[in-house]
Amino acid sequence: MAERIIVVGGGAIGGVAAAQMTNAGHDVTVLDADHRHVTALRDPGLLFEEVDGQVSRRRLQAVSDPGELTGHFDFALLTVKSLALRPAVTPLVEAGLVDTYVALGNGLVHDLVQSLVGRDRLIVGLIEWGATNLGPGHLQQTTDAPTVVGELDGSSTQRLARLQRVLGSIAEAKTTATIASQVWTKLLLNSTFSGLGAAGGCLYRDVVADPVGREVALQLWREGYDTAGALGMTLGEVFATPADQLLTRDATDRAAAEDALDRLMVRAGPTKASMLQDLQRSRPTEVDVINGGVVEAARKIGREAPLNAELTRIIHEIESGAHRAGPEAFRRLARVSGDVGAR
Ligand SMILES: NC(=O)C1=CN([C@@H]2O[C@H](COP(=O)(O)OP(=O)(O)OC[C@H]3O[C@@H](n4cnc5c(N)ncnc54)[C@H](OP(=O)(O)O)[C@@H]3O)[C@@H](O)[C@H]2O)C=CC1
Ligand SMILES: CC(C)(CO)C(=O)C(=O)O
Repeated sequence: MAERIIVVGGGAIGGVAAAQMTNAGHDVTVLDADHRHVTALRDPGLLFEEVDGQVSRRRLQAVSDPGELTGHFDFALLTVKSLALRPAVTPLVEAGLVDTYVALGNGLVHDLVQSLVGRDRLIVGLIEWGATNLGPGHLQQTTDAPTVVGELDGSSTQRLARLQRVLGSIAEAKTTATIASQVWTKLLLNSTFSGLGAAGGCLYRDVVADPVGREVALQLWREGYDTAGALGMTLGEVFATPADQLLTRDATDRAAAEDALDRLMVRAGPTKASMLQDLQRSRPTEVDVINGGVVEAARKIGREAPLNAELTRIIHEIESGAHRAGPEAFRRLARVSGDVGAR
């Protein structure tokens, strides 16, 4: 049976997801705050550039006001930026419109979403594929990679299986019994390379091409990895590279970590972090739930994450216009960790 789905935030990720699910025959409605985008999605339809270069137009059901929604939805896919979660989700919860909410955004947002929708109505997921928002009514899917979803308690439920079928029309859809660890694995990628890419104003590959950027990246990786470990997470693979292969504890594991970093960059190197895209559009970033998320999680268990804390400060300073993104950020981070600067 076709599922009824609402996509909350029809930008890069949500808009691409809505187009693919609509193509597969699901009953999909986009809810998006951008009126011009919504109008274009309805008519003439989304201009959609696929990974293989195909370009198509697809009319979508779309509204900009939750008051326009009618009937009941099986799933709400939450694909707004973290700062928009509360205003986007609250009216849907108040109107009792949705059975299950699926939090798909980056960063540590799950406690917030759970507090808004209730634990029983929440499934957590993460998007490994990428997409770019090219302006009202125009989206591009940039990479093809899986979507991963899981119940918070790791159970294998009927609704999870139904959701997997729905998401399978967008990209390969996997289910997992360890979604919290998977979220932390992706957070390690985002906190290290999206954080440094945003602060440095460059692609992932440019971060590691800078000797100080490379050094700081490995140190941030270790800080995030150790925080996750202290929280009981078992980290998996990032772009097919096991997270522990990038760990440097002393000189003996340095060469292996350098190799792993280079392998990771073969796939992830061309990435322009969505936090950098936000800075370039003069928008607030999600740094408080990405690097700030690592700091907060560490603090709750009595640990510190000084590099993530400094990176959070740097990105907020760039947001406020105090200075521009650039490689000086790497040197500032290196000063936080004296042994980095000394090398
Ligand atoms: N882009 C990517 O490659 C990836 C992104 N992600 C994550 O996915 C999430 C979404 O990112 P992305 O798709 O890039 O973001 P976009 O900015 O492209 O899309 C978000 C959309 O949500 C809209 N919006 C804002 N507030 C509300 C609201 N209250 N109600 C409904 N819609 C609203 C925005 O409108 P407006 O522009 O007017 O604010 C925008 O159209 C983020 O957490 C991101 O980190 C994860 C993996 C990859
Ligand atoms: C790495 C990427 C592009 C998706 O996997 C992402 O999560 C981001 O830029 O925010």
